[in-house]
Amino acid sequence: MQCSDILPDVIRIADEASERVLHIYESDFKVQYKDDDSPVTAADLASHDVIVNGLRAISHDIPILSEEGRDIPWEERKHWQRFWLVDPIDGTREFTQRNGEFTVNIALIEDGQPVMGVVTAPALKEAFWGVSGEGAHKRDRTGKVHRIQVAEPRVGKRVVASKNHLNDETRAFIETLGDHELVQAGSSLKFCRIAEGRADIYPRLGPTSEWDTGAGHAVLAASGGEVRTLEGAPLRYGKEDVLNPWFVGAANWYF
Ligand SMILES: Nc1ncnc2c1ncn2[C@@H]1O[C@H](COP(=O)(O)O)[C@@H](OP(=O)(O)O)[C@H]1O
Ligand SMILES: [Mg+2]
Repeated sequence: MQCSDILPDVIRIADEASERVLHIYESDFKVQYKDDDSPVTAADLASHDVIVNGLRAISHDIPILSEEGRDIPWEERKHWQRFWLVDPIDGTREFTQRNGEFTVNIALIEDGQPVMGVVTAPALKEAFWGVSGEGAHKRDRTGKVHRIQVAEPRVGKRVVASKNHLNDETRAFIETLGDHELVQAGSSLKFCRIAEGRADIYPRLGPTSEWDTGAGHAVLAASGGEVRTLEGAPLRYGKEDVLNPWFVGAANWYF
């Protein structure tokens, strides 16, 4: 199976999920809290259902790990050479705050690396996708699709950080960068802002799970960027612990 062959189907599935999500976003939805105190809405669950059914229909043999799916034990996951990694809504807080900065995320992981990713921002009417070795694209709010690339090296780096999780460790890291401009964005849009050349560095010295980063990471990698741990190793997927280590996402020239 070639990624480029199934990419149009994956974009279609993400668009279908986005439509469902937007419908709920525009309604008077309720917010519930999971065991870890993170918010979940009917939109997270509806998006999960659309994506899982869609992916099963196009690739019944590839397993799916979704934030809203069941916990799959490591004994089963450790055999996965390839899997779908899904965050039905990243930025549920942005969703509940109604600031539009939430995304639908689908990534394909092979041998621990994201080889394809689709990120849609339903309320912003933007979509991004990337395939390893084949570049990245953005569909803007007018529906126009164009190729995207990270920006050229520059003084005064544009640092993109969480709207809701900008902690002391991340602030201290940003101070080490010298002259900079802070761009705030929610969810996996941070990776996409670097991928389209509107920001340069995304330091995340705080917790995320694999599903939060897989699709955005794929878009960034396909546009000329990378995501590395603070030790300089590539951020990997299919780990026993689904929590990611702290990382920095940036255009290649930063590393
Ligand atoms: N303590 C924690 N443990 C795990 N993930 C966390 C976390 N705090 C925040 N996150 C992750 O950060 C994401 C939001 O990122 P940001 O602040 O950059 O928008 C959340 O995504 P969800 O909305 O999918 O739950 C959540 O998964
Ligand atoms: Mg998330």
